[in-house]
Amino acid sequence: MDTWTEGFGQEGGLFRRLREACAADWRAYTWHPFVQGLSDGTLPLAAFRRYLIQDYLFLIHFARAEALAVFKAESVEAMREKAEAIRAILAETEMHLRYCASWGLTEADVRAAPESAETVSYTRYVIDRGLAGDILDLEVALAPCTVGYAEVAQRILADPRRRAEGNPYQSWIDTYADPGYQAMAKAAAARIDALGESHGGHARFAGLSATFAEAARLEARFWQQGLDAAEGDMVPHEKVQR
Ligand SMILES: Cc1ncc(C[n+]2csc(CCO)c2C)c(N)n1
Repeated sequence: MDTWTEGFGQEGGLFRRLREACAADWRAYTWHPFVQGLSDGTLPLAAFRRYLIQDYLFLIHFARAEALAVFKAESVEAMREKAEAIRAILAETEMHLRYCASWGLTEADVRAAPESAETVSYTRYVIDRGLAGDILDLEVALAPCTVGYAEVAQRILADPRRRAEGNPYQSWIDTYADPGYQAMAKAAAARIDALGESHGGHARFAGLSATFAEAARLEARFWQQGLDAAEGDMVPHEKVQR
């Protein structure tokens, strides 16, 4: 087990079991070369632009998935938490629009961008898990997104190669390193643990684990689409896995 497991979920709880069952996929997602490029500031701007425009479109559909979780919630308290997640997602899009404005792109321009295959496959996969299953299936499909980005921010802050001064991606990093965001991710992992107990999570582990791992792989492909858009812009040493 690596140290990044410790911040989210309880030992022996469903969240940590899910994460540990797909440890290689999880690491490939949370320490993807794209993330390393954000950390040391070497990520080509073309990669970030491609990613961020698609991420705006991703968030709109992800808000629909959270709205499905409001519908599937089994208590008023859970509904409130999910409604808050929708509010947080819509707030997150404001960061995206600030970056886009700095590149001369309006909100209308971003909305008019066609969704990539990576964006469609990830968002519709999460929505489908929620439509086909219960609240636990849906929360397990949502969790790699929420918890993963909190871990990504922690990994960046601990990275010895991090460019702390003048990093063009600092406001992106700050968004996910924010204590409010970190607390939301902890709550998401705790929710998985609690639903695991109340909804037979350990007996359903094989299916839930397949969903969680698939979402983690779709996250890695989501970063990769940014790098693919910047092929040729990267100098060879930046392509080396470290
Ligand atoms: C591809 C992709 N994955 C995760 C996030 C992060 N994120 C998306 S919604 C949300 C709020 C809580 O559910 C958070 C943290 C992202 N922006 N893009």
